[in-house]
Amino acid sequence: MGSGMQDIEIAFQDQLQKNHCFGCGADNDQGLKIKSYWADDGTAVCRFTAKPHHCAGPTRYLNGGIMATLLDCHSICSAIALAYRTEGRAISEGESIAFVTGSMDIAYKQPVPIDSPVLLKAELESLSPRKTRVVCRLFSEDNLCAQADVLAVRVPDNW
Ligand SMILES: CCCCCCCC/C=C\CCCCCCCC(=O)SCCNC(=O)CCNC(=O)[C@H](O)C(C)(C)COP(=O)(O)OP(=O)(O)OC[C@H]1O[C@@H](n2cnc3c(N)ncnc32)[C@H](O)[C@@H]1OP(=O)(O)O
Repeated sequence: MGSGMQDIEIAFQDQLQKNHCFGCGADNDQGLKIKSYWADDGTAVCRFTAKPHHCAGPTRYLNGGIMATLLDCHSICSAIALAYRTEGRAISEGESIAFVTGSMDIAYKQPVPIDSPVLLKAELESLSPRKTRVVCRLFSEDNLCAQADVLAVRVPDNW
């Protein structure tokens, strides 16, 4: 990516309003504050660096619940971003679009070293106006460590 001003992208979460979610809310000061972006290949990506207190039993590994939150929140925010894009709108332009997690299956394949950044990569498939399937992979240093299959369900914005 170039370095000109026009190339600076704003994260999905920084375009969503009044989101207090622990994982993805820009409005939660104690949250993880993940940041998600479109990649050139049509997937959505998020990079996250854990804090020491996000550890599992052994302090060298990332906690599985934190991993689930990362997979969940990146997937749902990406489903919201896709819905705006499909409707030809910028995120938060016009009536607000909200999705929540209907279901999520996770395979934990390898432990995640806590002191390396992780990369999340989401592939999206719109199944119907209300349902989006997301396959989200979590990598640490190019190793696939976890994979989630998420059903994102559209809800009214007063959910
Ligand atoms: C967030 C919105 C608030 C607005 C805020 C403003 C802006 C903020 C911006 C951005 C927010 C980003 C926030 C990210 C959050 C991160 C992710 C979370 O942690 S979310 C919390 C955990 N999830 C729940 O607590 C869901 C609890 N469940 C429910 O509320 C309902 O069960 C819900 C909405 C999922 C579905 O209920 P129904 O009654 O509305 O709709 P039915 O007709 O049952 O389902 C619709 C379709 O989805 C399928 N479906 C629903 N649940 C399913 C499931 N578990 N498995 C498979 N299919 C399911 C159904 O079969 C149906 O499919 P067919 O249309 O018939 O083809």
